[in-house]
Amino acid sequence: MPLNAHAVARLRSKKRSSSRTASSTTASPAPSTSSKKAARFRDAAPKDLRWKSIVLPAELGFDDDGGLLELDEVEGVDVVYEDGRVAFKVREDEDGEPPAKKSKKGKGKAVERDDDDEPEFVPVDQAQESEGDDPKFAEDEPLSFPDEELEFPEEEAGEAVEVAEGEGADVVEEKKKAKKQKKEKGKKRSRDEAQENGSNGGAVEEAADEPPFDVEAELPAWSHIPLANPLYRALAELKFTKPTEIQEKALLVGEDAKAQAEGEEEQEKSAFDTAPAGREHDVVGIAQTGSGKTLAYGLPILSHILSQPSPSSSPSDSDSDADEPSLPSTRLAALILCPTRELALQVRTSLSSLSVRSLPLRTPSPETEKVAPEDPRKRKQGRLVQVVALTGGMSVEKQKRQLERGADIVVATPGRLWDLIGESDMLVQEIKNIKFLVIDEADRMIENGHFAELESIVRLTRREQATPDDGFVDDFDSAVASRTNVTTLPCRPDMRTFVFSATMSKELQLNLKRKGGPKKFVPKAVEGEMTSLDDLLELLDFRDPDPEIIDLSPEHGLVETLKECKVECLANEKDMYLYHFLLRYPGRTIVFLAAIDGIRRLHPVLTLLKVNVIPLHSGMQQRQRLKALDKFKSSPDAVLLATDVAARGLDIPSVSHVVHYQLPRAADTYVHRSGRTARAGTEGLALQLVAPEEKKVQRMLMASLGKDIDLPTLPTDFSILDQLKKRIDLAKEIDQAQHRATKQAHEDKWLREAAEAMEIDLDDDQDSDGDGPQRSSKKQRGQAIAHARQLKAELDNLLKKPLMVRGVSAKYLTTRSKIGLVDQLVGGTGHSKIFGLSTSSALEDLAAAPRTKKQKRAEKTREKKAEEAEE
Ligand SMILES: Nc1ncnc2c1ncn2[C@@H]1O[C@H](COP(=O)(O)OP(=O)(O)OP(=O)(O)O)[C@@H](O)[C@H]1O
Repeated sequence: MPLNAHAVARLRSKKRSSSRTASSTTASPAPSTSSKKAARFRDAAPKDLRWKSIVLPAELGFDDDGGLLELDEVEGVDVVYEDGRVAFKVREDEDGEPPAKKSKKGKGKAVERDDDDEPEFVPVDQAQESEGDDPKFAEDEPLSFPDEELEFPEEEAGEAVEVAEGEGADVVEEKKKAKKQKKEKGKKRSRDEAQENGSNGGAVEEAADEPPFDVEAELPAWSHIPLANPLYRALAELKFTKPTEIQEKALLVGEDAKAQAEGEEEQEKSAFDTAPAGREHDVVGIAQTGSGKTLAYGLPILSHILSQPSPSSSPSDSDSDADEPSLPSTRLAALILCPTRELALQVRTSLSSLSVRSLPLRTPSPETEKVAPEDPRKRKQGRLVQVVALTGGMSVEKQKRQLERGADIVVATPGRLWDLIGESDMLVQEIKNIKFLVIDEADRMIENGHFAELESIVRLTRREQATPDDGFVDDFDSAVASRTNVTTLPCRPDMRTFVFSATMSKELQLNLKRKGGPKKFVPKAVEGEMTSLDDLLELLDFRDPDPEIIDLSPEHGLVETLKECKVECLANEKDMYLYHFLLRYPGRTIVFLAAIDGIRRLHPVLTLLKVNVIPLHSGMQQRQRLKALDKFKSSPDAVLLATDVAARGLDIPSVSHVVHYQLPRAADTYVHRSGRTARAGTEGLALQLVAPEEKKVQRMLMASLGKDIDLPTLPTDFSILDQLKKRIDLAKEIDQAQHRATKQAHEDKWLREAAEAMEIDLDDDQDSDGDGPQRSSKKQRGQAIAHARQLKAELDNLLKKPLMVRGVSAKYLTTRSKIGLVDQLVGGTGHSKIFGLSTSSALEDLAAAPRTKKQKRAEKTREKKAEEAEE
């Protein structure tokens, strides 16, 4: 009879308790004398155990609509039946402390959890993970998405380093090192050394002592855009010499009217003086992917914050108008909502970096020489804007701490933010008092009713709720009944709302424009979740009677610098054509697949073929996901195999190609996926692999983008396909053989443990005619492993041989003079992996590819339009 997972858990538990029972004949208490040498156990209440959530695999039918809501697991705990009750015994370390908490001893602080201790994302299939389908990254590898608060490394920084221990962010690491060095050297010595090296000898260098940045002289293209002066410095440092179109338009919203109203009056400006960026207009911004939308909303926010007094010297509302309703004194200026964790962390990093770079550089010293420009230690002391990311998959405790320390900007995914709101009245107060609300990737935020929390969060920012006379009864208070005192506080009347995306239907924009004027929230006949962007725009309480709609979306939704092409092939040939493309055109590439399964199948095969391939999907732990992105960013020829979790917003530099291994069903997904390349004015290529059964989808996709279906075909060198197929078939065979061998080993281990627990003898031979359970014989297992090894050696041999296009011979280099092999070899223009091909790029080959008459006509029309647009 097959044993299910519960049975195994019971059996394992039984096995452990039996071993303990055996040893409990000694004097010590039963659980503390296990066979493990120094292990001790202590009693723990169930609520104190370190439960971890498990993501329920969708394929098991545990969806949002029913079935199990949550499943938690706990590790390192023995469950024993003792004195008539169930007791939980937690294993302790030699010094009596639970192992996972050992490293977190703080100075008189409560012991706190680490990010790694709280993996909210558990791989869907642990067995597959262990078989190498998903990436393995060193645990202590730092992430390029530091989630620490920014601080200067003076007195107060010490505590921050304590708190951040073990988090692995670059900034934190550097801070720790600096702190250690400081202690070792001693204050006096370090000052002397610094003086010797020409630094300021430890004196605090203040940003305020610096003259204002001369924007007219150094950044003329930005000078007409009113920003807090320090921000120009940051923009200059980033070499953003001019604003992008969406930035210019969004930042100048209402400026004409303002200039008129202000008349001729001149304003005196100090280093931190600023004019508010734009009149208090709400903005709906639609602009192509990679066009700089993050700063289009980020700059006004940072500018506003930098023009306010520092939070420490912030006056209470004592001098506010007595007639005004009293608002709580809060610091949070902006709330930015994003659909994915990676995007939220990226926005946080981008705004933090700008904040740090707005401070002038310190006099160079040996201590700061190797420090990154985004490190506050490199800068003179001044106002640092604190940007906190609140996303799932990261430590809640740490996020709470960061909020307590004070955040100027919160960048959040709705789920985690809503969880935290439920625990903190203070956070509700802060959100009610924000000056900016941003909905990034707005159309995605409301898709599929996934973001019910968004609706609730947005409601917190609405002004006074309508009375029953308006026919609207707000039941929101009852949803958060525990803090009625907070929900009845007024919201800020001058809040600005920014709604941004690269894709937003014209219809919706028209609706918005038509409606104009202040809107009332009219509940639907049937109360339910938001189903469209229309609903979101209805729900948003624009303070501006005429929100500014900036629509810069290109005609077909895609960036002009993107070149699209296709390869038509059978579904089972896609691996071969993909491999051909990756070999032929090295360069940072993202391959989008429709499902995690596809990635799990393709990843080991491409790895065996020695392609530098990195998977990214929602079945991976959050930390793995971030590390995968880091790894991808740092290798110029890496291939990211991703689901649509990477389709939106991710800004990875120099992605040369996007491959749609399977076409998406929705046009906006196609636009966003393709938009991971050709960013910020650079060129890029998007390739569709189209199987016959996908032609209908392709037609619909292209039609909804208003495009010609007849995309040019990327040329393929058919003569090497056979050689590629041989390699792929072999890689697949190896993968299957390895899979079988590992599976067998897993099953044997499982069977052995189950049998031990049941005290049953196992037959070691399949041929045995005994009644007991059987496991594969050692000989069989050995054979399976040897077979896999032999295939692997065969493949390695094949991979060592160069691929040859037809007619090329390694012996007779000049046989096909047409190919120009000798010239390629002599001139170094030959392809490194395919003999007989040059190193031309995919874009060059596409440009040279033959066109049908229809394609030529279409291209001419496009070029003409582009010229007209330029004029
Ligand atoms: N003024 C500028 N000059 C040059 N580069 C810029 C400028 N503003 C932003 N960038 C860079 O352009 C890239 C794309 O910016 P961003 O990620 O904000 O685009 P986006 O419009 O939000 O794209 P998506 O729609 O894909 O999310 C980033 O690398 C950013 O640093």
